[in-house]
Amino acid sequence: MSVIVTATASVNIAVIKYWGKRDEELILPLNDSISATLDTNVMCARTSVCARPDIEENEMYLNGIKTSFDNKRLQTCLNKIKAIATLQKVVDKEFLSWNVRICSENNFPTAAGLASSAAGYACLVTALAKLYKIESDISQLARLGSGSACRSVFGGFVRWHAGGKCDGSDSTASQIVQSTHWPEMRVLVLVVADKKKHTSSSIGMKRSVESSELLKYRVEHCVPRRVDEMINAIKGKDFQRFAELTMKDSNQFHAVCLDSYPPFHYLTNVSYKIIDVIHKYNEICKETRVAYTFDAGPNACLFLLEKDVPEVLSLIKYIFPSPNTDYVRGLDVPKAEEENTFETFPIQPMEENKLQYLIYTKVGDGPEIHYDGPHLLNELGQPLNVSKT
Ligand SMILES: Nc1ncnc2c1ncn2[C@@H]1O[C@H](COP(=O)(O)OP(=O)(O)OP(=O)(O)O)[C@@H](O)[C@H]1O
Ligand SMILES: C[C@@](O)(CCOP(=O)(O)OP(=O)(O)O)CC(=O)O
Repeated sequence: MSVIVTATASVNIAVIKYWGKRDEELILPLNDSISATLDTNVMCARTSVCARPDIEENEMYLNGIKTSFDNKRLQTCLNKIKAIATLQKVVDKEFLSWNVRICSENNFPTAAGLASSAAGYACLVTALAKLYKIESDISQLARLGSGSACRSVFGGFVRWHAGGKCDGSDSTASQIVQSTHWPEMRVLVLVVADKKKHTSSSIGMKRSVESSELLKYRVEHCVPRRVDEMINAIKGKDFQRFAELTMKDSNQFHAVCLDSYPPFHYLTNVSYKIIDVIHKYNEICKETRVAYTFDAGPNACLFLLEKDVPEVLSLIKYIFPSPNTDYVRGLDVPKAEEENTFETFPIQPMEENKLQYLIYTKVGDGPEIHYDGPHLLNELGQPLNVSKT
């Protein structure tokens, strides 16, 4: 019998973006960022870990497939946690000398601009910290796996403080408000493509740091002001302010990508259509009811209040028709009070299948340990659900 620790953690979506590192090794950002952690019941990584004397070398299984442990970020996280456990003397030396087996699954597309690395590393360090019984800032450990992962270790709205120290000890996340603070807030993830992106976030941000003047301006002049305003908007539940800042910050991040040299871009014609539709809809409503934001990929995340979900969903279905019966996934959609028609909406629909599917979700809580499973490793530490190919 071995101890199996299983955790779940969710993705987070930045409303003030992290883009650019001041230290590549320690993954230290140039600017503070703010995100919302999404509901673990809808999108999550689940990770089981164990350490045993009969494991010949460290093993990692991701989505049912054995993957190489020759991954610097994965090794850094494990080594750092073992080093802390050694210092804290909380587990015996023999246990620390054993290799680990890690088995993780995402219930949504991996490496497709949907923040799988954030959920994945937040989940991994939560499980490993529990296995090695360490008392430490989990957020700093998750940051070593992927910068944005440090925000997924808390629920609700979260701030990642860039910090200024060279060793990164003050580059850590903290919760702004709990998930229950703004219970009406909802998120629609519009999946345009769930394939691997062409320019990874790490490569893209390195190029921006080396070449974009706009990024320098953004870091010095825009982000500090926006962070303060965003915190006030969140605490005061001021949707208008929240939405405007969210859209402006997303647009500025994508402008930085174009300002980099050579330039790169993540938005497609479908992404731009989403932007146009949301602005037109807000204009017709005479108030800002929906905000979009895009990470390093073409998929959109829409923030909106629960009361507006039926109408906005009808609009999205009108503009992006789909024959798929599972087009809308996630939480149950509230019923519309009246049938919405958009025949007079000034933007024409696109042809079918431009959006693959939508995920309807909300702001949720941080990582959880699941003592009763379900685990992804059996009691002998063998992975379950592993594909033979
Ligand atoms: N559940 C997981 N456990 C451990 N590592 C994971 C997990 N899910 C993803 N990863 C790691 O993250 C990598 C994908 O990160 P990448 O930044 O390319 O995509 P993404 O996080 O989905 O998109 P983005 O960060 O742009 O939103 C995977 O190749 C893997 O190394
Ligand atoms: C556009 C972003 O999603 C960038 C995320 O970058 P990553 O955290 O994936 O990058 P690394 O630190 O190199 O792993 C914006 C954000 O989440 O703040």
